[in-house]
Amino acid sequence: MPQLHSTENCFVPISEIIAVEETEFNKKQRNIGRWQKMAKLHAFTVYYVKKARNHRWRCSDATFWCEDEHLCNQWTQALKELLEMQKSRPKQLLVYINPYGGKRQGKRIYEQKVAPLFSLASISTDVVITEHANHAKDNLFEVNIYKYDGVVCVGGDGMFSEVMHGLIGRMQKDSGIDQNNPKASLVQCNIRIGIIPAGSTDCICYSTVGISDPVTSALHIILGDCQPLDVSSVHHNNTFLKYSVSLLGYGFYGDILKDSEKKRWMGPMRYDYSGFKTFLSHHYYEGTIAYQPAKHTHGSPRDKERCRTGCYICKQSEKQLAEQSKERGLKHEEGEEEWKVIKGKFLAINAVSMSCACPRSPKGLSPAAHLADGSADLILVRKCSRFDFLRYLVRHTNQDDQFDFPFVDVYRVKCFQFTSKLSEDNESNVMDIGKKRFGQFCRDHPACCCSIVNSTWNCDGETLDSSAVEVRVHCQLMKLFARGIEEDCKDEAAHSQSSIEQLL
Ligand SMILES: Nc1ncnc2c1ncn2[C@@H]1O[C@H](COP(=O)(O)OP(=O)(O)OP(=O)(O)O)[C@@H](O)[C@H]1O
Ligand SMILES: CCCCCCCCCCCCC/C=C/[C@@H](O)[C@H](CO)NC(=O)CCCCC
Ligand SMILES: [Ca+2]
Repeated sequence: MPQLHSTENCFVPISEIIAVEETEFNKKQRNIGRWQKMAKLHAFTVYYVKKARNHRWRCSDATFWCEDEHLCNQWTQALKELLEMQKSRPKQLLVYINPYGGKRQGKRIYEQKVAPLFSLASISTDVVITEHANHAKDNLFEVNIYKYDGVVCVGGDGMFSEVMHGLIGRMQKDSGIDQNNPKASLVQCNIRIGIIPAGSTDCICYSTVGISDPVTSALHIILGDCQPLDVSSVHHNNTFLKYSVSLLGYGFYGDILKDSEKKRWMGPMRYDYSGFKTFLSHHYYEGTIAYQPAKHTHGSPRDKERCRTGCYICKQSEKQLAEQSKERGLKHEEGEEEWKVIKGKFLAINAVSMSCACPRSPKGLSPAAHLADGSADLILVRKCSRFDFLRYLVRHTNQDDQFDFPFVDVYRVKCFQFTSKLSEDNESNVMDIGKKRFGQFCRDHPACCCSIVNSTWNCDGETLDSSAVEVRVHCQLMKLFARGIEEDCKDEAAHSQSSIEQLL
C-alpha cells in the first residue's frame, strides 16, 4: 500500500491554504555505512497561512511525498480542485502603489513582500505606481473596473481614501446617482479594496485586521476575505465634500492635521510633533451639533463587547439593510425622527464610524464602535483644563475608560450636522478674521484659549474646506479584503470541518 509522508505534522483548513505546487523532492537519506539505491520520490508542497501572535499571519509550507506518482498526482489534483471551489478568492487585481506614503517604502514593500505571494497564489495583477495625488482616484473613473475582483492600495489611510473615493464615485456615476444630494441612497460597491499598509497611521488596516503588517494583509486578500464597512458622506450646502470611514475630527485632530501638513517631510513623526504643539495650544471652539441617534443598532459606545470577526451587531444591521432594499420605494423615516441639539465649547468633536484603533492607540478613539452597523460614535470633548485633556488622551493608551469624564460625552448616531458659532454669528466677519493668522485668541481674554477662528475638519487624514458640515452614515457601503479583528483563540483552526488531516 503506497503511503504519503510529510515534512510536518500540521492541520490546515482548505480555506487557509494559499497554494499547492508540485515539488522536486530530494530526501537526504542517511544510510548506515553503505550506499543505498533510492526509489524516485514524487512530492507536492502545500503553502498555508500560519497564525502567529497579535493577529500576524505568515506563509508557511509543508511538503508531502510518496513513491507512487499516480497517488501524488491525485493529491495535488484534489487539492487544486478544492482551491478552485473557494469562489471568493480574487484572480485579477488592480494595484495602486503610493511611492511617497509613510516612510516611502510602498514600492519596496509591494515588490519584496506582496508580489511574490500574489504570484504564488496565481493572482494576476495590473500595477500602477502613482505619479501624483489623485492619480489613483482619477484612474478609477477611466479603467474597466468590472474586470477586476478587487483593487489594492499600497500606502496609508490617505491612499485608501483616494481609492475608496474613486470606487464609490465611479459606482454612483455608473448608476446615475448624484453624490451632491445628501439624502441620496448610494449604490453599494461590491469590488473589494485590499490595503497593504505603508503609511503613517494605517488606522483603517489596523482596525479591520488587528495589525498593520503587509504580509498579513496580502494573505487576507489571497484568501478572499470580505469585511463590509460603513462610510459617512460629508456635505456642505448640498455640495458633496468627502467620504469618511475612520475619523471626522474638528478641533484637536483637525488642528493637528493642519499643522502636520506643513511638516510632511518629517514622515510619520509629524503627527507627534504637531500633536504636542496642538496639545499645548489648547484651543477650543464654539458651535452647535444636531444629531439623530442610531436607534436601529443594539450596541452602545459604552459597551464592553468589541466588534470582532462575525460580529452579531453588524450582522443584524446587514439583515436590516437587506430588508430595506427589498422595501425600496417606501419612504425613509429619517426626516420624521427627532433631532437632538447640543451647543457648547469643545476642544474636540470626533465622529468615528469604526474604532480607529492604530499602533498609537490599540483600542482606538471609540473601542466599542462597529465596522458595519450603520452608525458612527460622536465624541464631544468639552472645554476642560490642559491636565484633564491630557488625562483623557492618556486613557487612549491604557485600559481605563476614556469616556468616563464629566467633560466627555459620546453618542451613537446615524447622522449629524455641525455649525460653528462664528459662521452662525456673522459670515462676513468670519471672512475678515479668516484672513488673519490662524490661532488668534479672544481679545477680551488673552489667556482663555477660545479661538476666534474656526478649526478645520480632519476627514480620514485630509482637511475639509468647510467648517459647517452635514454627515450621514451609509451602512456597509463598501467592502474590504479583511475579516475584522479575530478573537484571540489559538485552537480556532482545530474545529474546522474541511482539513487536510481529515482528507488524509
Ligand atoms: N505619487 C504621489 N505623489 C504625491 N502624493 C501622492 C502620490 N500618490 C498618492 N499621493 C497622495 O499622498 C497622500 C498620503 O498618502 P498615504 O496615505 O499613502 O501616506 P501617509 O499620509 O504618510 O499615511 P497616512 O494617511 O496613514 O497618514 C494621499 O492623500 C495621496 O492622495
Ligand atoms: C501622552 C500620550 C497621549 C497619546 C494620545 C494618543 C491618542 C491617539 C489617537 C489616535 C487616533 C487616530 C485616528 C486616526 C485618524 C486617521 O484617520 C488619520 C489618517 O491617517 N490620521 C490622523 O489624522 C493622524 C492623527 C494623529 C494623532 C496623534
Ligand atoms: Ca459603524
